[in-house]
Amino acid sequence: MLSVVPSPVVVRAPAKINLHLGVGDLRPDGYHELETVFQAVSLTDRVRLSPSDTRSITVTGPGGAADRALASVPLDGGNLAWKAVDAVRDHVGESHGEVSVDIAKGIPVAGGMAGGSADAAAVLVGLNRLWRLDLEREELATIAAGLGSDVPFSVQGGTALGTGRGESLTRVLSRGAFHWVIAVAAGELSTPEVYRELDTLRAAERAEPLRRAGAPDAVLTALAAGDPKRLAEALVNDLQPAALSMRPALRRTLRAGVEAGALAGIVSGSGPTCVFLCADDEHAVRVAAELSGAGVARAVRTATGPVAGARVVDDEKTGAQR
Ligand SMILES: C[C@@](CO)(OP(=O)(O)O)[C@H](O)COP(=O)(O)OP(=O)(O)OC[C@H]1O[C@@H](n2ccc(N)nc2=O)[C@H](O)[C@@H]1O
Ligand SMILES: Nc1ncnc2c1ncn2[C@@H]1O[C@H](COP(=O)(O)OP(=O)(O)O)[C@@H](O)[C@H]1O
Repeated sequence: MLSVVPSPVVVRAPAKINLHLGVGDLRPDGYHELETVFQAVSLTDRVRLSPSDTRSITVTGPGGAADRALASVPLDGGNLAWKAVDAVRDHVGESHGEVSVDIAKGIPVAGGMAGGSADAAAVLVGLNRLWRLDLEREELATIAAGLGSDVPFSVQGGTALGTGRGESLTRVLSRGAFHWVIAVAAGELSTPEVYRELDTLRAAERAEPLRRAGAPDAVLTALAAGDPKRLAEALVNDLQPAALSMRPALRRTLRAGVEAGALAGIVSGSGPTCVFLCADDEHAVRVAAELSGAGVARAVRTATGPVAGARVVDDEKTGAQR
């Protein structure tokens, strides 16, 4: 029998939108207790893992070298994909050699859509295939939670309720497809800074009370019914006032999306990406065109959700040699 030379594995991993993001109090471990409903959407990163003598990471994206956010992504141990390789190796307790990780970004960097988490999830799923580890879903979820609060959802995809710091997931019934317009902002917002800003705003709350999201029942009902109008009314993000406080220009983006005819607009997670729910595909294309013309975003895209989590899409095209 001839030996098998492992060929590269390619994984696609999705961005997420928080349809409901209820933020509780700051916990002693520095995280906030969350009640959130995640939806994975069809904006994806593509991660290629190739066996190699040394570890390397490359990151490319539609904006090319001129994209400052892309240029800010670390290419060493600071990259979540690099940490994910280490985490898998620690978990299995043996070296399977090194890998080159080539990331093609479709998800805005530091945009509140879990792009780094998507890449980490892609590495977990991809190494499971490349190194023939046969790790169970639960094992992948445990490794994922150690890498970041959003990583388990990036592995799982679909629609899910996230509790704890966001890592504890329960699948949610969702009917049909929802259509989104995504306004990618220039610049980034740091997730820990946005959480800190929310704590600051809440500490001064007596002056101007902040609404709290409460239970996600309205979002869950709208999802089960597959009803975009009801979902639009139910969208809520406790981090939005903090993101708007740090980036007041996002108010204009949100207004422009609604003026362009979207059912509703919301800041995605910690921002600064803003997302707009539309009635159907055609409506989303119209809203996207109008929003592009309004000049309030660096780029405007359309996406649908829910979609699958991180999945191997191609490990055969390059031809495994037998
Ligand atoms: C806000 C959310 C909403 O889904 O996503 P993004 O908008 O960043 O994509 C998440 O809570 C981000 O999750 P993730 O980006 O994985 O965060 P982590 O690496 O686990 O944590 C980064 C930092 O964010 C803060 N953090 C994160 C999660 C949480 N439940 N409470 C927090 O206070 C903490 O300061 C923590 O040190
Ligand atoms: N693979 C990666 N892709 C994107 N950002 C990464 C990655 N690894 C580390 N980072 C860093 O993580 C930070 C958050 O990025 P990202 O996950 O895209 O945003 P968010 O947490 O808002 O969803 C960025 O400042 C970025 O430099």
